[in-house]
Amino acid sequence: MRIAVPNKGRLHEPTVKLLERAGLRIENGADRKLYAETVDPDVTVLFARAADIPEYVADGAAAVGITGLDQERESGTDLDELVDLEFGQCRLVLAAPEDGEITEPAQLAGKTVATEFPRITREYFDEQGIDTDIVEVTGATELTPHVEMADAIVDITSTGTTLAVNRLAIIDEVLQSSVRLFARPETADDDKVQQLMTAFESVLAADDKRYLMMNVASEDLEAVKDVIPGLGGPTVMDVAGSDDLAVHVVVDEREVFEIINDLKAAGATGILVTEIERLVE
Ligand SMILES: Nc1ncnc2c1ncn2[C@@H]1O[C@H](COP(=O)(O)OP(=O)(O)OP(=O)(O)O)[C@@H](O)[C@H]1O
Ligand SMILES: O=P(O)(O)OC[C@H]1O[C@H](OP(=O)(O)OP(=O)(O)O)[C@H](O)[C@@H]1O
Ligand SMILES: [Mg+2]
Repeated sequence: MRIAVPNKGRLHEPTVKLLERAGLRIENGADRKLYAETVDPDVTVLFARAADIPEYVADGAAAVGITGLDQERESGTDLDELVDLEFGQCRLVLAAPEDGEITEPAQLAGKTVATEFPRITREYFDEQGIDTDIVEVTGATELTPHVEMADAIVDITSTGTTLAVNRLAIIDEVLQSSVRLFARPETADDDKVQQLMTAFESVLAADDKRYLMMNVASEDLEAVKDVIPGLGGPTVMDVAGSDDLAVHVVVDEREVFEIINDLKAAGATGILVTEIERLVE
């Protein structure tokens, strides 16, 4: 199976890291290489531009692809979205100069909007029956309203810094995006694709969980169990050469702070908190 992965840009690193955590470490991957093997002999990686990945998948050059929802929508391919990989979160927004008169989409009838996403922008205005000229640019979109190239833009924002620096205000949200795993509808049910989905889901499930290990005297066990809201209850084991018990449990990351205090009060000692690589439920 071939997986299409962003070759550069902000999505490259987190995608490679995710593959690694999912058990698919890339081998023999050098800078500017287009193909790489993974530790699984059945899985190879094809490096492509984030914007081209939907097309690689639609064409069958890759069985699955990892890229932003914005790119899949813009490509016009109709791929199946298998897993939201929960990074690369951003919004495509319609924005216009802060101090200008444009404050709602309808005012853009007969005006010009610049964007790197002409298809999404066209659909957005068509749906609302607003007749707008769309100018395609390939970067620095935020500049165009200040050089009379456009009256507004449709562009990506996450922190909002770029819009603020360029004195642009959001008028409307066009799309919420994040990175997803995409496949052609015909291959979405293949065994290998399903295995990949399970692997990614197990990584995501582990992200907000922590593994707690502690020692507990047997007379304190019930009190300790009372404060543990864990996944499927704690695992309790004998500790060799001691009367203590070892208690292991998986808990939500946001509960860790409070639970540790409660566990100490209940008599737990030697409490260890570790991250979890993957969690297959
Ligand atoms: N500021 C941002 N915050 C979060 N995600 C973003 C942001 N900018 C872009 N993205 C996501 O990353 C994807 C790719 O953006 P990136 O800037 O890495 O690629 P690019 O600009 O197309 O790269 P290049 O032109 O170098 O090939 C976008 O389609 C979007 O899904
Ligand atoms: O809301 P913010 O956090 O400021 O992010 C928004 C900016 O991020 C992206 O650009 P990027 O940094 O990827 O540069 P690029 O134009 O070279 O792709 C996007 O095109 C915006 O310009
Ligand atoms: Mg970019």
